[in-house]
Amino acid sequence: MNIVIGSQNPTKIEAVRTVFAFDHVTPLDVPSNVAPQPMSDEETRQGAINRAMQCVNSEGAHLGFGLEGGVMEVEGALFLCNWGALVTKDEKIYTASGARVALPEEFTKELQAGVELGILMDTYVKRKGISKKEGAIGIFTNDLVSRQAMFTHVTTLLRGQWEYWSTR
Ligand SMILES: O=P(O)(O)OP(=O)(O)OP(=O)(O)OC[C@H]1O[C@@H](n2cnc3c(O)ncnc32)[C@H](O)[C@@H]1O
Repeated sequence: MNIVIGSQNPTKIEAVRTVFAFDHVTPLDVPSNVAPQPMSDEETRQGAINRAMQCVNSEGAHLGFGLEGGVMEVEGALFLCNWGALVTKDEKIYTASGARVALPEEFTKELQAGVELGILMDTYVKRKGISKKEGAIGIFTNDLVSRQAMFTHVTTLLRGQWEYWSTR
């Protein structure tokens, strides 16, 4: 089976490769067609769907995947959120979200002004490319849950739903 994942981010590609270890997984750089920094569950989920839809419509694809990072608000506090989408050739859409953790209060103003979380994280830990490594979730869980592990869980949730509903 040919699976296309709409990202060049290694944490996302490796998550899909882990869950579909016996399939052919190809990365494809596609736009999310939402804001660079999604600010709600709805927008983040839509970004994942947009990416997966473009992937499944690429040549030779059997399944398309989109994994999207964003932030969302609960009672005034901003949380990291992540959504995934699996889209089939006949355009059935499955979605699932990942674990969420609170972001530091000091991020709120800049995120609301449109600064991307990736930039804030790199400044916060004084290191480049956090979003391609352990991610914000890795930093704020003291390295107990990495971004790749979180996306692996999301991809597992997608695979499980697709397997369940496609046999019914
Ligand atoms: O290459 P793509 O697939 O676009 O991956 P990305 O990590 O750059 O982009 P996302 O769409 O997943 O996330 C939107 C923004 O939020 C940032 N972001 C999301 N989750 C993050 C995390 O866990 N750690 C650091 N930055 C994160 C990310 O760097 C982007 O600036």
